[in-house]
Amino acid sequence: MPTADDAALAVEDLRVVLGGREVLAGLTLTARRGALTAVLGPNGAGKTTLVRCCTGLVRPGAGRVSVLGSPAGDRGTAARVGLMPQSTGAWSGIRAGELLRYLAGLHATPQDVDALVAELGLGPVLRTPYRRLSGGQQQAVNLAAALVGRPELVFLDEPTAGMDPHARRTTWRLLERLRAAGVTVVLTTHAMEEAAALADQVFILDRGHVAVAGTVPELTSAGQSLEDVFLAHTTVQAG
Ligand SMILES: Nc1ncnc2c1ncn2[C@@H]1O[C@H](COP(=O)(O)OP(=O)(O)OP(=O)(O)O)[C@@H](O)[C@H]1O
Repeated sequence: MPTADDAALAVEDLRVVLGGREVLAGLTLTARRGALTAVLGPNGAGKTTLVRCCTGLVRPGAGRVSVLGSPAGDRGTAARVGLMPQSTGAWSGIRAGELLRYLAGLHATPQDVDALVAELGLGPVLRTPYRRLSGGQQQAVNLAAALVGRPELVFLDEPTAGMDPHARRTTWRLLERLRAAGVTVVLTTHAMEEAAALADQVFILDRGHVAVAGTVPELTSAGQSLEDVFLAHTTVQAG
């Protein structure tokens, strides 16, 4: 496990109750600076709730979250942190290009929007209102929106869900570029091959806590696939 010094994210004994149910049940994990950390887990295991706690959108009942050395949601740190939510209906009528230029304008040293648009293949849909984009195109815009402010740490909640294999590979290359640039990436995914291909460290959640963690070679050292490890350590969540 990383030490406090090289952790961009440190989550300790996090507990969250929503709707009378314990959704996070003593979750502890760390994400090393400059590394790509994958958070896996069955539907309802608490991945999105974890991301929402880390970005200050959900206040935990107990536990501690340190993001770039500050408490989650700290306003002084917010501009250094990016978030790609699982879905957003918030943009609705705004055109993709307008949205990205608007978001870029909120940051002191944004990424070049044209370069980001070209990298993600968004050129042809820049004038399309967000709600008219396909699911995969919306994902790509959400990803660009999370990155345009040059975050040091970015949370990506199922970034490739709904993307076709071309778009997914494009996203993987982008994530590799981010890591090469020293950006800390925390991503949730249901795609085992994605975690296996990209992750420096994997945390598999079950019922609101970490069931097992390690590097992919560590987790699969007995010759099983990452999916086998996932199935062995997790349970079907009751609805
Ligand atoms: N506001 C809320 N009120 C009540 N229950 C909630 C609320 N938000 C989330 N939950 C519940 O918390 C649990 C964890 O949800 P969460 O979205 O964190 O899971 P997840 O691991 O991201 O799942 P998925 O893989 O399906 O996206 C689920 O059972 C969900 O129904």
